[in-house]
Amino acid sequence: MPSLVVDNNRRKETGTGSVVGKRTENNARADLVSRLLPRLPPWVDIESDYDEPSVRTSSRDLLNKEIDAYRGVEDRGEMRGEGQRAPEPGAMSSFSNDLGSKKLPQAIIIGVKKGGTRALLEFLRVHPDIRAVGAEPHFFDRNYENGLEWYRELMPKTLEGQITMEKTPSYFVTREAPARISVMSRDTKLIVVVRDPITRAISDYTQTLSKNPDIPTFESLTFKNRTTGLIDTSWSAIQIGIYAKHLDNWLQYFPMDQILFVSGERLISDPAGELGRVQDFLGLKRIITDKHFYFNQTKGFPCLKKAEGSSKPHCLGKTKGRTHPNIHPEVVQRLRDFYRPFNMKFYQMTGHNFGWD
Ligand SMILES: Nc1ncnc2c1ncn2[C@@H]1O[C@H](COP(=O)(O)OS(=O)(=O)O)[C@@H](OP(=O)(O)O)[C@H]1O
Repeated sequence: MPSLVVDNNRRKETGTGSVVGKRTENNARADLVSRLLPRLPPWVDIESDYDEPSVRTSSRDLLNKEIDAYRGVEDRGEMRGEGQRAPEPGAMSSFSNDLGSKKLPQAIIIGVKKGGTRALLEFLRVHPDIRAVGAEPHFFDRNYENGLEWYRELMPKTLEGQITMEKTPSYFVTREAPARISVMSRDTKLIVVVRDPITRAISDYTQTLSKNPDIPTFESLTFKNRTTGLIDTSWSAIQIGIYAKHLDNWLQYFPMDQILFVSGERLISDPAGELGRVQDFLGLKRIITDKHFYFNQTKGFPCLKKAEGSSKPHCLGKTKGRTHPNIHPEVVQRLRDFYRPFNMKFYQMTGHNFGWD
């Protein structure tokens, strides 16, 4: 494994001007930056700013309010949680929503942030043998103290033979998550959607930028020292992409054959192919095929011809597929060099060349 040198005592910005007001302004900016763009030592849980709603409360009522409030705004089309649809009298599909029981998930999409996790979950929900919770429960990182019963309550009801799923992309970089999931069940199937770590970092940055337009440039956050080209590995956008290191932690608790790696790039170029692998991994009949997808030219992504529980075409919302800022090719090259040894190690560990180098 390549060594990872992390300088946690990052040099503080010191203003040269003697004007107090300027220093205060600089300090305020530094505060804002550190709040929005956490620089963390390795293995500290990264509380990232996700597009998707997440569960942050121990109160069931509050939780429902939060999800409902969210559903009302941003990602209405992406969130088709159980109980959300108005019952259609006589329709077996809505009738069956009331049957069955809530079970702990047998399969979890554990990462990675900005890898394509929402697309994968929404595509999988088309399968009649998969039921998934729409919001990110964040149980194994933020809400663990609420207990397994709380977690189970969040799940949709399933019938015999159906698989319960959830997705929370921050699990992959949460040190405690593998042990906690293995305590729930050592048989849990784990799915990781991985994407070129450089594009992933830019996507992550783009998301933060869309909410906070005043943050520094990607370039200035990437380097500790632009002249020497030293990368700031304590910036979460960089750190999340060191997949080999995070995977090592999971392998202390789960065998490799219980983890499936989905290519975020192929999920876009060949969604049916990747979905075929996922259905095999979950032991399900290959029901989701290329017949379910069409390429939407305007969106620039594959979309569903018919979403789960609907007869209408469905693309993910506008928070997916944002335009990325142009990053100077020299910076991208430096990042290529930085990630190469970690990527190689990751290819070796997974037995799969993802073609990022
Ligand atoms: N079919 C389809 N439609 C839209 N977007 C798609 C699709 N497949 C993959 N992607 C890529 O998913 C990226 C967002 O990843 P996540 O859903 O994992 O993001 S998050 O961590 O939940 O915020 C998102 O990243 P950005 O393009 O940077 O926005 C997309 O590139």
